[in-house]
Amino acid sequence: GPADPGDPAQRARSKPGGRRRPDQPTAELWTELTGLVGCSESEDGPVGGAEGHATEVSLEEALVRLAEFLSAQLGAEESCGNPPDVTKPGDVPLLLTVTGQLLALLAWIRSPRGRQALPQGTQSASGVQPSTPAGPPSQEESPSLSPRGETQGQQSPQLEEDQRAWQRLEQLILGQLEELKQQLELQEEELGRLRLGVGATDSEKRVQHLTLENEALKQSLSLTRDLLLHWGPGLSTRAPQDEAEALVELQGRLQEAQDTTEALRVQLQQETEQNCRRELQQMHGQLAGLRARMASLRQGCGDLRGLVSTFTQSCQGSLSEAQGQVSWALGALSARGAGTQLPEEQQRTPTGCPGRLLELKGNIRVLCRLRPGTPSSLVCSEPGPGGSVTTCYRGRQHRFHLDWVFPPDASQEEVFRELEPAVLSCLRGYSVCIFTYGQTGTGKTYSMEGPPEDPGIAPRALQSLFREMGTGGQHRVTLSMVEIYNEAVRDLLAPGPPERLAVRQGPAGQGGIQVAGLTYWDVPNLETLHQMLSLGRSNRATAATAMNQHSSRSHAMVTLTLRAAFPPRGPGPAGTLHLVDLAGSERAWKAGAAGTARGDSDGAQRLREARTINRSLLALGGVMAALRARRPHVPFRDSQLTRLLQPALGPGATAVLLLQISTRPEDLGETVCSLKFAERVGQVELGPARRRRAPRSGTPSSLSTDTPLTGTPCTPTPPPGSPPSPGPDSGSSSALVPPEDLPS
Ligand SMILES: Nc1ncnc2c1ncn2[C@@H]1O[C@H](COP(=O)(O)OP(=O)(O)OP(=O)(O)O)[C@@H](O)[C@H]1O
Repeated sequence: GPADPGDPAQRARSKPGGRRRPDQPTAELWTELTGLVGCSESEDGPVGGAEGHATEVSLEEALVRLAEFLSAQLGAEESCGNPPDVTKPGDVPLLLTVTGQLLALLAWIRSPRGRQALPQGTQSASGVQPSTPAGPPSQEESPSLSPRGETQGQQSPQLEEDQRAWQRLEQLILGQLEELKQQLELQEEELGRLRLGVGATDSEKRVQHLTLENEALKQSLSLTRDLLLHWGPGLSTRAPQDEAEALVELQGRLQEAQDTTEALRVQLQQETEQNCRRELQQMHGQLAGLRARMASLRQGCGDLRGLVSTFTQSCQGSLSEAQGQVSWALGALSARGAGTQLPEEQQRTPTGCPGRLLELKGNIRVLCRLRPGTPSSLVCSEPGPGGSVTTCYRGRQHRFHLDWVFPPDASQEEVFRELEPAVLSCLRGYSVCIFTYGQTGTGKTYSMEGPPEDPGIAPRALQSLFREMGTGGQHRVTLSMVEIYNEAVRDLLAPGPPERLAVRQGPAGQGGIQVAGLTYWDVPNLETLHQMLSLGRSNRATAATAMNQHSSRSHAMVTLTLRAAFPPRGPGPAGTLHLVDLAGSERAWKAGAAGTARGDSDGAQRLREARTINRSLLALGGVMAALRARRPHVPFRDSQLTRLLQPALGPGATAVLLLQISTRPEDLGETVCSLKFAERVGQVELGPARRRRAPRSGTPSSLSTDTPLTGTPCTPTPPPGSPPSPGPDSGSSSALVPPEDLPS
């Protein structure tokens, strides 16, 4: 602070009655000052009673305290590292100027003139007179105060002079107040600039600093205002009310500035938080995207691995097959050259005659059978090979071309005759899949199973196979049977009630699908085979629907594995025959609408079944579309049906789709849907058909790579005529296609 040796404030501090301690904090001084103002406003003299508030304070003492407070403020400012350069007039701080003027006023009050001018009561309530003044006021404008209430006529020249001095002082203080206002405005501007500035931390510091400055200015202004309000009215000839209003307005502005500062601080904090939150959200989004990408890459990697494995196996199979054919051709040529006759078994090509067609064609064949019923002009057919079905639906005609069309009056035998070559190719190591597809009630089960008096494809196929194999026991036949009901795979040949089985992807590199716990049986003869099939059929879930009293509510899959037991040159290749009776592809609303309308639980169950069936058939359509478009990824995993059909639809397999359609006008929509599906399937190519590889001797029990439905040991063959019973290994792990080196 201003360390003037003649400083009246300093003298006041050293005064015995002075209350100022050297270490007294500014806050306490402020409290004291506020108290003094309150006391001074009591015009009735001392207020008896309460300590510290009862004493009437003189103007002199009030000024001393004010000077002390302002000095302390100045000291605080200097200690903040902003010492004022008092040599430059423009740099002298306002607070210093105000303090100086107050000290001058104090000095004047203590002068004889001042004591004479002021009434006794305002100088010192305690009666202690101030010490000898240091001298006359150093500044010209030191006022001569008139006592309040003194008449104009008593000391007229002196009074006029005093009033002029007061006016000057008042002008000065008002000017300083104006400067304070300007400073506040400057601060507001700086706050505005800060709002746009960068660097939240620096801005926050600056805001804090300005808040402190504002607080000090507010205190200073409030004090000056109080003094003016208290002492001014009697001394000033100008309207004091205006000044008070100006001060109040100033205080209001200060308050506004404070509010702005606070709002700025809050805004800064909110902006920072929002930015952080936004960045966090962005990072979360990026992380989720990366995770999804990782998952898809992982899946793609798995698919690629499967494709590579399948491709390698396919190449190896084709190579070995080509080798066999070349060596056969060379042998035939050399024999012809030498004029000798080849042994009978070597006269046939290694692949056999019926298989040749399949091998060369190598894609899915689509046959269509029309259900008997009232003929309709809306569905016409051109039966026979390369036949077609023409529909007239919603005023538009559409012709569907198929590999073979069976008219409504076609017999079971006629149908099977077209399928027999494919069935028999299993004996030469081919993988063949025959599945029936169509709307419910169109005769899928009829075609696949048929009534006992007129058997369908399955019984005829088995009969044909056993007839071809003869009775010499040269082939080992293994059977498994599953159904997919509401997306659950169930073992239809398990000794107990049908169990739910888990379908898994095979180990990496091996490809294929594994069905853990599946039961399979060695079948020695046709009679046992029929027994087992009827057992499986009875286990299959059937229920009455509005459309078909004996509708199958599940997909059924019979798998027969045929392996030459004692071929002339080591173990022969294993062929596989899959016979799949798909559940009806009726529209869900048709099948379950009646039950749902009734609101009974049975109807709801039918509706759920219909939905599951439709979903799995949709997945089958997706697989076919992917195969047709030769997409690298085929969505076999979309349903249990497509998972189990994966080996039957893989490269090297032969598939025959028997489409069942109705000619009834009310079924026309479904008929068109089914025909469209069949048309698309007909364009699918699975790759050239080939025989399965014979197992290498000495290798452990392994699964055929062509039919990767895997499992473990076969159950013992049940004696003919007795119901099949599970073997010791049943239930642990078995397969649709059993291992190749099992003991018979
Ligand atoms: N070609 C046909 N000759 C004689 N009867 C037939 C023929 N096709 C179907 N039927 C009869 O139609 C009815 C329904 O046939 P089937 O049960 O085979 O239909 P589905 O398509 O298997 O039905 P779902 O999908 O509900 O199982 C049966 O009574 C069956 O005997």
